[in-house]
Amino acid sequence: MVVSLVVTAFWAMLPAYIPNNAAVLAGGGRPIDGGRTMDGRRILGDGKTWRGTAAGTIAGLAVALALNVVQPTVSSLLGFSLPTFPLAAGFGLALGAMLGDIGASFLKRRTGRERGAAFPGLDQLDFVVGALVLALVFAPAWFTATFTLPLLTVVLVMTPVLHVVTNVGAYVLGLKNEPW
Ligand SMILES: CC(C)=CCC/C(C)=C/CC/C(C)=C/CC/C(C)=C/COC[C@@H](COP(=O)(O)O)OC/C=C(\C)CC/C=C(\C)CC/C=C(\C)CCC=C(C)C
Ligand SMILES: Nc1ccn([C@@H]2O[C@H](COP(=O)(O)OP(=O)(O)OP(=O)(O)O)[C@@H](O)[C@H]2O)c(=O)n1
Ligand SMILES: [Mg+2]
Repeated sequence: MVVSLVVTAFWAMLPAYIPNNAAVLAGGGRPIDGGRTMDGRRILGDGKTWRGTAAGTIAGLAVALALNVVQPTVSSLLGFSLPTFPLAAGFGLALGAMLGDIGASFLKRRTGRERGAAFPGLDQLDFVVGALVLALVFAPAWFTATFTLPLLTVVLVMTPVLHVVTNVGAYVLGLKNEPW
């Protein structure tokens, strides 16, 4: 029961987990805020780029579509049914993850944090909140059928742990400048 809940939570959130990874790997170039400032500080900063956002959204959506293809096989191997992703749900999770991260940068700049500064708690959950909200807006019936209260609880507990482990791994491998 617990194992199937954890596996289902990871599976259902993969289209939201991959976008930030892809943005780190493929990002750079023109910043979304075009260098503009607000209250003397950058609106978002150089860490939020058009290329990273587009790459992240496309990667998350591609993962959702790929999971749909392997879902029957993986479900039968595991012995329980994993969710599939309608296009609107996959797109909502992927774009929402990117928008959540962008929203966090907006808040970081408004609270005087420079690019790359840590904001514990926000850093770990910004993309989750963005992904879940946009999936709810884009695919409400799918969202309520998939994200039961126990599943949402597992997602909210598990994701910060995965985020810390993934970021430390990316830092050690030289893919990120900070381990958060
Ligand atoms: C398909 C693409 C583009 C990349 C896949 C690379 C890969 C195997 C990544 C791990 C995937 C994964 C499902 C992680 C889940 C956890 C999670 C919550 C991810 C959120 O992403 C954080 C991201 C940036 O965050 P930020 O914008 O908020 O700062 O982290 C950076 C990640 C990368 C640069 C990707 C490459 C990272 C690695 C190769 C690190 C190695 C990872 C580990 C040793 C731990 C993975 C652990 C588990 C349990 C999956
Ligand atoms: N929408 C995005 C998100 C991330 N990135 C790339 O991924 C890196 C790491 O992402 P993140 O940690 O989210 O950004 P930071 O540089 O730490 O900036 P901030 O303080 O605003 O989070 C960024 O520097 C940038 O190169 C990007 O290009 N576009
Ligand atoms: Mg950062």
